[in-house]
Amino acid sequence: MPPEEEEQLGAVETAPLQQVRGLTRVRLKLLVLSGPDVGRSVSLEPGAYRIGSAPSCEIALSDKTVSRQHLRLEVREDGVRAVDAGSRNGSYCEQMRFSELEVRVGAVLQVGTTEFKLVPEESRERVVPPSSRESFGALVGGSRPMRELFTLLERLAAGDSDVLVQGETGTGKELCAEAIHQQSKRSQGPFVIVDLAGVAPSLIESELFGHVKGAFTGAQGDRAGAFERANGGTVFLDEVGELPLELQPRLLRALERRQVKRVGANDYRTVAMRVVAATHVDLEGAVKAGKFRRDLFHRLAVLRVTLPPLRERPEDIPLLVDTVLRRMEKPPGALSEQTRALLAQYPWPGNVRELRNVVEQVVNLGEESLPEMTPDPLELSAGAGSAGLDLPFKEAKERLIEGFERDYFRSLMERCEGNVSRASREAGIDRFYLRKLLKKHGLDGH
Ligand SMILES: Nc1ncnc2c1ncn2[C@@H]1O[C@H](COP(=O)(O)OP(=O)(O)OP(=O)(O)O)[C@@H](O)[C@H]1O
Repeated sequence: MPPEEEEQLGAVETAPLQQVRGLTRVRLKLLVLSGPDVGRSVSLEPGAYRIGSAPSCEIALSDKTVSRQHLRLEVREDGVRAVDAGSRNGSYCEQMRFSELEVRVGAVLQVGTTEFKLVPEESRERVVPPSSRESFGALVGGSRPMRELFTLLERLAAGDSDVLVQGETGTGKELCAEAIHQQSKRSQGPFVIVDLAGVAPSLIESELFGHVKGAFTGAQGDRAGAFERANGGTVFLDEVGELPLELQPRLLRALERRQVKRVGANDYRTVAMRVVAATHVDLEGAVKAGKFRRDLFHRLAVLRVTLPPLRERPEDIPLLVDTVLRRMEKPPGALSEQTRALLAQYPWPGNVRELRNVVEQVVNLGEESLPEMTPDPLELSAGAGSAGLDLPFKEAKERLIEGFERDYFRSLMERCEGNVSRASREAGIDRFYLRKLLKKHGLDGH
């Protein structure tokens, strides 16, 4: 795929930020992620920039919820400082209000309803408009990262390029591959799954490429491999990082030339299939460790999408719980509010699969079967402060604050009987911000 197309799809990851954290003479740009100016990008030479709705500001925004002089950015060669300029409704970084802040590259700042990010000037990162849909095939999610992902998936399903799907275990990589297939022009063709972690290494070659009779002991007849069986459709290579090094050139050839040779055969056969590969390991790391070929990685990673872990989008939990219940043909009332609240605050290391399993278990066996869900260590609310003392200071502090926020807003919303306007008055915080925090903690009642 030509690089321009890659960029349009927006599915390409940018260089790891750590490389630029030092910020030595890295030119930055400001990228507007949401609000009326979404998509706008401004280069930041060293100097001072006023951000606000007044036309005289160096970075004037059309957002009416932004104060005339809202925020000042001081851009130096070696860093950026953001100073709130006495705005009406505050400046936020990752949902924390600040008055002065040394900004980390990649951090998202918010003024009014406008969010923006500082990225290296040469970054190819694009703003992906969130899809208006809350699902893509069987994948559901209403959070911003999921709706951005749906936009990418809608675009790339329509094309025919191979795709690499990354994500922790249980984040829905297989569902994603299946949905890409179903929404592509190959949907009438076969969808063939090969789980490379589940096949004995000695059998992987024959599983992928097939074999002829007598090619090895036990090869009693000719057999087509997964690529041939997927002809006209899509092949899903799960855990592609498990592919033995010696077979990697053969996969590369299959991807580049669409040709496969059965084990024991002399001739290549041409196949017309799309490959969607998935991995839960960091393939770039595997390349560095010499376990995965660089050329194969680059070929696979032309288009990649990353499924975010559930702990980064807890606002999706209520919707996912309802989806699991619906798929089980159970009404939403099959779970008590108390159980739902517990589910909403757990960090789900096994992601959506674990959530689904727990919901199924509770529905089938009753709420007393709910496993002990040792909450997020963050749950150490203010009073229980001794846990977390062994963590690095920043992390311990963040955890404590998260736990406190959750307790605070839960009790606030109970007191205000779910009325956001009242809660916002009582807490003395902006409604927009309150809604965001309620969503973050799964307390928004959806
Ligand atoms: N966004 C989602 N919406 C609805 N269900 C989901 C979603 N993500 C995952 N699931 C559920 O979680 C289960 C696991 O998903 P899937 O098998 O696609 O994950 P995976 O990332 O491929 O996991 P692994 O890496 O362990 O193979 C699926 O059966 C599905 O029910």
